Amino acid sequence: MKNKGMRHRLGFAWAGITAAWRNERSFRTQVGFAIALPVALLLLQVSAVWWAICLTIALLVLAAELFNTALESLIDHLHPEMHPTIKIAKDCAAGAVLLLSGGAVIVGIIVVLVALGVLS
Ligand SMILES: Nc1ncnc2c1ncn2[C@@H]1O[C@H](COP(=O)(O)OP(=O)(O)OP(=O)(O)O)[C@@H](O)[C@H]1O
Repeated sequence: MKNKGMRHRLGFAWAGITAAWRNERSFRTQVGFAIALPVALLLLQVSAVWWAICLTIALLVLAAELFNTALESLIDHLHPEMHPTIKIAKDCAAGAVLLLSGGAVIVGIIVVLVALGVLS
């Protein structure tokens, strides 16, 4: 499966994204926010830099969720039984998503305050 062409690799990546969409409600929720984001940014009329920051952090949240889903799937397949080390691995992956989501909320608050002229 090594050294496949670009079309195949894009296909595998898309298959991963659609699998997460089918199986993970939190991923669907995050995709919903990411789709709504450009509309919010258009309404707020913020600069291109804010577009770049907001879109980047939204994509980072989605990427973290995909890594989290990948890790969970792998662990559940290889070791379905309970184990304290698996708890740490899963909790750390969930923590990474939580931290990035918190960052996205903070960026969202700042961009709204900038658009309202409260912050410059
Ligand atoms: N095999 C296991 N051994 C020990 N603890 C586990 C195990 N599986 C799950 N857990 C604990 O349960 C929590 C939830 O795990 P689970 O796999 O259900 O993910 P989840 O929170 O439902 O994530 P998602 O909603 O993204 O699927 C983990 O963070 C971990 O604390």
